[in-house]
Amino acid sequence: QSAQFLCMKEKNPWHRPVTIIITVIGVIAIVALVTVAVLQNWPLSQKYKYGIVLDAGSSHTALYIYEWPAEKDNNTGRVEQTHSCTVKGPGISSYASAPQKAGESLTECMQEAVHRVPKKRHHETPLYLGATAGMRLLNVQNSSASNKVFQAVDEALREFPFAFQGARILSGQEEGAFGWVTVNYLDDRLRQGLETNGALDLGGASTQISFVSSNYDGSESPSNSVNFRLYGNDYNLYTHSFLCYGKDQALRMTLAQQTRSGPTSILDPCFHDGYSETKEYSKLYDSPCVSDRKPQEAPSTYIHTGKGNFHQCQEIVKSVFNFTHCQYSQCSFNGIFQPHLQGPFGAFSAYYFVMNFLKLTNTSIPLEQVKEKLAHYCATPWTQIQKQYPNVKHKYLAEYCFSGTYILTLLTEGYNFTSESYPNIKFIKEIKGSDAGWTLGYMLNLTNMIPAEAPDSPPLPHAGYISIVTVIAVLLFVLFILSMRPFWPQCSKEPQII
Ligand SMILES: O=c1[nH]cnc2c1ncn2[C@@H]1O[C@H](COP(=O)(O)OP(=O)(O)O)[C@@H](O)[C@H]1O
Ligand SMILES: [Ca+2]
Repeated sequence: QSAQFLCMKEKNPWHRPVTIIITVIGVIAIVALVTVAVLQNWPLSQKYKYGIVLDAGSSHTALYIYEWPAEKDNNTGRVEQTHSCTVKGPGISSYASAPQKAGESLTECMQEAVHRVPKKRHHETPLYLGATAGMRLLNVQNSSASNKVFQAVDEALREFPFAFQGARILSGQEEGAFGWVTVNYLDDRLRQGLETNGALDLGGASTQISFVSSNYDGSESPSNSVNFRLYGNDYNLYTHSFLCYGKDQALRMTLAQQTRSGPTSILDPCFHDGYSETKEYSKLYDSPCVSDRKPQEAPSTYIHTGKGNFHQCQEIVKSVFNFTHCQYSQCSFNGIFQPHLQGPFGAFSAYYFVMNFLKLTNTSIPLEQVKEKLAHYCATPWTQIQKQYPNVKHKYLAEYCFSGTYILTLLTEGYNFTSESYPNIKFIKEIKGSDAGWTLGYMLNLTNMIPAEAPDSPPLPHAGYISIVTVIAVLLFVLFILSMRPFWPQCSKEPQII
C-alpha cells in the first residue's frame, strides 16, 4: 500500500477552459495598459528640432547648432548646443575692403552645419546671424562698407537649405540681455524662478555687464533697463554695453595714450621685458575708439617695447576710464549709471580665455594674491614666456599681461567689485555643454521658446505616471488571482490511505 495525496487525483481547476480564457484576457489587458502608458509620449520625444546662430564678433565668427525635443519646444524642453564651428580668419568687419570674402569665409562652417542637421529638418531650421561691436564700429566709421559686408553675408547664407532669418547688428543692450538669458536658462534658474546670476561678457571691441539688482527698478537711467516676463516671473534687468571697452579696443586706447606725442618708440609696462615690435601708427589709429586722438605729427611707425610692470600697467589702464562726472546716484565709469552690484556673476568669453590661461579662474584666491600672481607673470621676461608657451598664438601670448591687468582693473575700478565681492564672480566657458554667450538667449527669444507664463504641466511627471499605472496593473492582477481562490486546488494535509 502506498500513501498518496487524494487531491492529485482531482482535476486541476486551472485547466478549466473558462479560467484559462479569463487569465489570458487579464494578462493581455495588463500588458496593453502598461504598453500604452509607456508609449504615450515616447516616440515624439525622440525627434529633435534645430536652430543655428552665427556669432559675428569683432575678432572672429563662430557658428552654434542648438537642438531640442520636437514636441516640447514651447515649454519645458531643454535647448542644448550640439555643435560649434569657428570660422577661419578674422571677424566679418575686417572684410570692409573685400566684402565678398566675408560671405565666402562662412561656407566651411555652414557646410558642416548642413551635415550635422538631419536633412529632413533643413528647411525648418532657423538660421540667424548676429553681429556685435566690430560691425557697430564699422557702421560708425563707414556705413556703406558695413552694408556691403551684410549684403555679401546675406547672399552667402541664402545659398544654404536652412530657413535664413536675416543678418543684423545686435544693440549693446540686446547683447548684454541675451547673455544674461543664456546663463540663467542653462542654469535652469528661469523656469524654477530662482535668484538669477549676473552676466559679464568681455569681447574684443565691447564689454557687457547685466544683472538684477533689488534696488533698481529702471526709473533711474531707463536706457539701462530691460524687462522680461519669463515662465511667469518678472525680471527687471540692468544692462550696459561699453563700446570700445572690449580688450582689443581697450589695448588700442592704452597705446593711443602712450603715443599721444607721436614718439618713435614707447616702453609699455603692459608688455613683457624684452618684447619689441615695430608697429604702424596708421593701423593703431584706424578705429573710431581712438581716431580722434591721433597725434598731429607722427612718424609712420613706432617701436613697441615692453618692460613688464603690473602696477604701472594698471595706472595706464585706469587712465582709459573716466571717473570725473556722474549725474546719477552712482556710476561705474564714463558717467554711466550702475546700481549696487548684486548676486553671483558668470564671467565668460575673453574673461574666461584670459583668466584660464593665467590659471586665475579660482576666485576663492584672495584678490590681493591674484594681483601678486599677475604682477609676477607680467615681470617674467618675454624670452622665458615664449619658451614656456611655444604653442600659444603669438598675439594672445604677447597680450596676456595686458589682458589680465585690464580684466582686474575693469572689474574693480570700473564695476566696483571689491575683495569681498570678487569671490562672487565665476569665470566660465560653458554651462552643461553649451557655451556661455548671447547666441542661445538670442535664438530662444526669436523662436519664442521661453514662454511668458509658466506652462501648465501634467500633475505627474512622465516616470511617475508610468510607475503608478504599472503598480495599479500589478495590484489588479494580484486581486484577480486572489479572486480565483475558490477554484484553487484544495488539498488535505494528511495523506489518505487508499
Ligand atoms: O584663446 C584665446 N585667448 C585670448 N583671447 C581670446 C582667445 N580666444 C578669443 N579671444 C578673444 O576674445 C575676444 C572675443 O571677442 P569677440 O570677437 O566676440 O568681439 P565682440 O564681442 O567685441 O564683438 C577677442 O578679444 C579675442 O581676441
Ligand atoms: Ca562676443
